[in-house]
Amino acid sequence: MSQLQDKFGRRFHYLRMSVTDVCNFKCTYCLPDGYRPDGRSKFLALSEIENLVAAFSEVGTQKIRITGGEPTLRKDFTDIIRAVADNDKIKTIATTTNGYRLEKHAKEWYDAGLRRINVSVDSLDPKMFYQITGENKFDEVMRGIDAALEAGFERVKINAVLLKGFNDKDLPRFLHWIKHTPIDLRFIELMETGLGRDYFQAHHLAGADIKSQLVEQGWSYDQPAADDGPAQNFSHEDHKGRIGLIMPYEKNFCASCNRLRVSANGKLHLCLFTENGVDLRDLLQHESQRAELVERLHGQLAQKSETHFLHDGITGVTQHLASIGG
Ligand SMILES: Nc1nc2c(ncn2[C@@H]2O[C@H](COP(=O)(O)OP(=O)(O)OP(=O)(O)O)[C@@H](O)[C@H]2O)c(=O)[nH]1
Ligand SMILES: C[S@@+](CC[C@H](N)C(=O)[O-])C[C@H]1O[C@@H](n2cnc3c(N)ncnc32)[C@H](O)[C@@H]1O
Ligand code: SF4
Ligand code: SF4
Repeated sequence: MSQLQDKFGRRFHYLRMSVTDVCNFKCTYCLPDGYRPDGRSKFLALSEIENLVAAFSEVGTQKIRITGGEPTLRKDFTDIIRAVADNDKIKTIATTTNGYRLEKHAKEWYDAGLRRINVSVDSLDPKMFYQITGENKFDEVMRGIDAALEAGFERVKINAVLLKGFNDKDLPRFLHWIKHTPIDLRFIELMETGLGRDYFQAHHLAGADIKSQLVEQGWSYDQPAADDGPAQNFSHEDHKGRIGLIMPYEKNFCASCNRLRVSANGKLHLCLFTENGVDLRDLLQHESQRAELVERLHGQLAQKSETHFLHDGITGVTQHLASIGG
């Protein structure tokens, strides 16, 4: 079967697969009151994940990012990595994590086949880290990042959501860190979710401000590789690390969209901000359903919109990004 493509000519070879909604952190921009179980959710089982990965690999998916909630809270997280790694059409296996289990498990996950890891660190000031995440785990997370660098991951990226009134004074500290540390540090603009307009308006900070500061300080823009995500990347000869800016409110942000999402309960989301997920779970029960599943994926792609509607305040079904994996 051919590669998944939409009517705007975009190809989708990257799947963000959420494996749980549960999280142990309480990031103010995501789950300020912590995770609230709804009593109904049953997250995809390993066999369903295997069937999902097999179908996506038949329609051109080469990269899978395991996400959540906090994906590493799944007791079978290492088995999930192994199941994805067993499919040899998948060239890159990545995860995005809050990093709290990284120190103990980095090597085990690497050995299971994980090759790229993105860790969320919203501030390098332990007190501010606590204020933003609701967890006093800064030192643990930083030790986890060291363990990931030692374990030999191809890429270690750090995500920090830009938050006016919280981490907006942290740029010099972050720059100092990546002078000698070979990581990709990405600043993500806060996106409005079901948390509401007030929080967004109080804390949204445009990445463009950081971009001009970087350019003034001699950072240069790196041309993106064909399969790069939406971050604009910058490098500097005096720094081992790079900086990426994810600015979803910028014009043309969605032109390079190359990713699809499946939620932890098996719903396909054509965009981070779609109104509805499309259930795939009925077709994840047996290998023999693969052709039908592939057909459903192709049928859905025809309906993907050109861009999100965040500028109009339309945030879709996504109450918070933990419910779909960011
Ligand atoms: N609006 C929008 N935001 C995105 C998209 N992809 C990533 N982001 C934002 O960037 C955050 C970090 O993404 P990561 O999970 O680190 O993955 P990534 O940016 O795809 O990383 P790479 O695969 O390393 O390029 C997500 O949680 C979102 O907040 C996208 O397609 N649309
Ligand atoms: C939803 S989390 C899931 C993975 C993991 N728990 C973590 O925090 O890395 C994925 C990413 O989404 C980002 N994120 C969550 N809510 C966001 C929002 N409203 N705007 C921008 N990024 C957000 C987080 O900072 C994190 O880097
Ligand atoms: S951003 Fe990640 S770590 Fe923070 S509350 Fe959301 S899911 Fe949890
Ligand atoms: S907002 Fe939607 S369309 Fe735009 S890049 Fe993200 S997932 Fe793709």
